[in-house]
Amino acid sequence: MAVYTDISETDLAAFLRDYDVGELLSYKGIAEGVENSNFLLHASSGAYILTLYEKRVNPDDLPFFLGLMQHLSDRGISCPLPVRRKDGTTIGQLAGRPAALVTFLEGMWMRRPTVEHCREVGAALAAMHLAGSDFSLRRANALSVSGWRPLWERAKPRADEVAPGFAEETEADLAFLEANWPADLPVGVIHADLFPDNVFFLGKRLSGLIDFYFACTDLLAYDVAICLNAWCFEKDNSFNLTKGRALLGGYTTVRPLSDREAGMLPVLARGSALRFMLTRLYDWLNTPEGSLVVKKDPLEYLRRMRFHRQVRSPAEYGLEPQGATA
Ligand SMILES: Nc1ncnc2c1ncn2[C@@H]1O[C@H](COP(=O)(O)OP(=O)(O)O)[C@@H](O)[C@H]1O
Ligand SMILES: N[C@@H](CCOP(=O)(O)O)C(=O)O
Repeated sequence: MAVYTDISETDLAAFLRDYDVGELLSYKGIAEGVENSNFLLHASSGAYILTLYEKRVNPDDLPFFLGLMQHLSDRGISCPLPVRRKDGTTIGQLAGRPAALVTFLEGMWMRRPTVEHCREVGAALAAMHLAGSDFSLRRANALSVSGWRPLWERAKPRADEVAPGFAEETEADLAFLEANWPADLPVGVIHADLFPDNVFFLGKRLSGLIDFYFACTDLLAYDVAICLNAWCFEKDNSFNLTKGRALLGGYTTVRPLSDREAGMLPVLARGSALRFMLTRLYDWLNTPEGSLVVKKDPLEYLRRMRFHRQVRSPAEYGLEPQGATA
């Protein structure tokens, strides 16, 4: 689920009076998602998504997230567009939470992405990176290498409850990543959570990207590594080289990777697997029994980490020679 905060029709109608969206026709909570409360809302002017930002979102970050969606949309990236209030701002208050209205994006996410979907998402990620290059706001990535150890220290004492040897294995990966994380790769705006549930398709064609609430300023190639993890592994945890080739092919057609970025892919992919393993592990151990959130399995990402540990070259992810420069 993701409706943590309930709203009354009266409060919603009052909230909407600050917008030029017409009359409220209907609204209902959306079960998907894990971070914020989302509602699908129909007004006489069209369909919208209303988001109430919950406690993991820092209100100070909202101008970055909403400004980024506006910026990307202005540059032709299909993503939700924040709706301006009558006073020109995009952030309001509803039920005691910061809240925003964004445009509704048509399409649905792919439960079983194909090779073609992987190619499309690679190209869309690269287009987003290029479109973000002149975005003026910055946001540090709290979930990059320096943020992993504090998260790990909180989960480590109970990690072996999930699988024997989990703590020792993760400790070794974390130490390796802290010692080998690159600092010299191209930086820009990254989505940082471009999983299949955040990419919509209409038929075979990608119709848009959503959920920019982990977006930040970080290594562009790290975003590619996140997508390799999220899109190119099968249910049995095997890496699908054909999907990897398609995703990387789609990406590099739009934005070639430098030799250095390509060479660091195994480290970046291992780090990205650790990052999602850590947040999943933390949630696994701390989400109260009986809550309506679908917990995600940290072991899936432990298995990906094991895979990346033995990768020696970007060709093992399907990267074709690109004639790249350093
Ligand atoms: N702009 C949008 N257009 C259409 N559906 C959306 C839009 N934004 C969110 N949704 C729907 O809401 C769900 C949860 O949104 P998401 O941003 O992923 O939430 P969370 O940040 O809580 O994970 C999505 O899976 C999708 O069904
Ligand atoms: N993609 C993350 C969890 C964040 O979920 P989202 O619904 O906000 O995309 C994971 O799979 O661990």
